[in-house]
Amino acid sequence: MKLYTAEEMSRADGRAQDLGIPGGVLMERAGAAMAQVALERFSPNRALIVCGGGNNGGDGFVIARELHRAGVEVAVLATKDEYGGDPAINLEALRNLEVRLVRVEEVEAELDRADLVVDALLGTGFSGEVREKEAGIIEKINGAGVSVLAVDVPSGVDGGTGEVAGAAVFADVTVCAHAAKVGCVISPGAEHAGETLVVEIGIPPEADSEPSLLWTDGASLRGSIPRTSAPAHKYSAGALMVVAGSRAMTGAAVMSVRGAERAGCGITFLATSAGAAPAVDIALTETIVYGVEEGEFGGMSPGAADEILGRSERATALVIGPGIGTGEEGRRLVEAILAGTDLPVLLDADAVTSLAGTDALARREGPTVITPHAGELGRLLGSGAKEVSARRLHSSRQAAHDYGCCVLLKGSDTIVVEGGKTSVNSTGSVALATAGTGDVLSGVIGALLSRGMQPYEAARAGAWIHGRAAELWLRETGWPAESMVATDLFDHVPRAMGELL
Ligand SMILES: NC(=O)C1=CN([C@@H]2O[C@H](COP(=O)(O)OP(=O)(O)OC[C@H]3O[C@@H](n4cnc5c(N)ncnc54)[C@H](O)[C@@H]3O)[C@@H](O)[C@H]2O)[C@@H](O)CC1
Ligand SMILES: Nc1ncnc2c1ncn2[C@@H]1O[C@H](COP(=O)(O)OP(=O)(O)O)[C@@H](O)[C@H]1O
Ligand SMILES: [K+]
Repeated sequence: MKLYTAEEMSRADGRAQDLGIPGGVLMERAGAAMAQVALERFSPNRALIVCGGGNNGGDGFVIARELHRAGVEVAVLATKDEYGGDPAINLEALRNLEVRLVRVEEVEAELDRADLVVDALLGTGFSGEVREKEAGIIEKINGAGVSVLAVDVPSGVDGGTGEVAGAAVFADVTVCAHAAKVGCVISPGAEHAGETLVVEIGIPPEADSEPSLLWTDGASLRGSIPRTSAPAHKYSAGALMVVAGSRAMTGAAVMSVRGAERAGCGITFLATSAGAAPAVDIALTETIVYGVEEGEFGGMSPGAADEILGRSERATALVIGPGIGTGEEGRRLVEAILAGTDLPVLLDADAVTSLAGTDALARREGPTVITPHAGELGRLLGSGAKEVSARRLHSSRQAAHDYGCCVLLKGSDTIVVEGGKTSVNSTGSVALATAGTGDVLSGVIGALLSRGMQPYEAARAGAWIHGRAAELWLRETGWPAESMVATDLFDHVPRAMGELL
């Protein structure tokens, strides 16, 4: 799947027209293909088509004509008094066909009778906050409990970022023209889009440009996972030092290490607090476990940094953070380790939180990946979880820029940014919304780093494998997504990774 921002879509549209393909033809093909989806998915008897003033509304007029042709009883709301260009031509056809045109005041009554709403109010020409009139219509659509098919992007969602500043339509299906719009795959826009489909509208490849956001699917990763080839020994196959766990959080350490083992590490070391070590040692048969100097609250003391660095002598990468705690001691420990190694480092969870307000990340020169969720990134940036959740693309890019590292922002979608590169992961499931799955992810990416992958590629591949493992678990067990526990991922990580070899 190709991902386009609003600007990229408008560029392709302009180039197609420069190549001699009339805009009206593109609109016709978009509307016809979308009407086909509406018929196949919803088999509507009565449809309300809500059309705004731009080309998105023009698509809506074509959809209305096609549904009318197919025998659906159609009502059309056209929000603008005067239309021009292709939308005007398509509206005129509806008038000639005596398709029923309704006024805003009639929308509620029409929604009561309709079994499908086509949302063609605002498309990629929209950004910011919807005006009062449109917001009123959107709220009525959302309150009606009728199936909704959105045209190109749900109205009120910023097609280029997924941001939602005010009212926005909740669709069951969003049908995008030519390329999926970025706003349909990044939260909160993704939750508004429902299922996202793409239809071809006649834009030739000559009109396309390189997208600024990469959709991380299996094809984009195939062959990129390093293999262990002869002659090999355990240290040449990836040696990972995981710095994780405390008395209260032994599981985080176990899950990170087990994720790393299944993602192909030749050998794993774990540094954890002396009090936590006996428990994790039992769970980690293959791992060399070092119980290091304990500090307050059963976590590792900053004084343990030298020992951990010494023990990392043969490591090829480090994962730092799962379950280490967020206190002052944790911060000093993380800073000391970071200052003492140029190996590739992944910082997760408490390690990210603890670096808020420090310059440790910005100063660091070695390859670095951070894997925060919105709360952790909010603390790091000082902006808060709410701001990060509302502006996921912006926030992850800002962090990658400010700290000069690779940023993987976790959530219902996963964004990976480094330098000018941005990608959105294609795999995953709500099943992953359970404690510990993030720890497994840190281990999987850590393993890929230890085996020589570069940070951006390791983060993309790790996120894909992790999400795919959840999909495979769901398929294999047939169990409810809610029943997944993080340790279920272990057996599926290898199979997911196998799909990329
Ligand atoms: N190749 C393409 O790009 C094609 C695009 N098509 C459609 O064209 C759309 C893009 O067309 P446009 O550029 O006309 O964009 P829109 O259809 O999104 O037009 C913007 C409309 O939103 C209104 N608006 C803007 N800000 C607003 C606000 N804050 N509150 C309320 N209303 C606001 C504007 O007055 C205008 O009527 C796409 O989403 C797609 O549906 C199709 O026609 C097929 C071809
Ligand atoms: N609704 C969801 N859909 C898909 N993936 C999700 C969803 N919720 C969470 N995830 C994924 O699950 C993992 C949770 O990690 P994290 O928040 O660090 O939890 P923990 O610290 O308990 O391990 C991340 O990889 C995240 O992207
Ligand atoms: K729309």
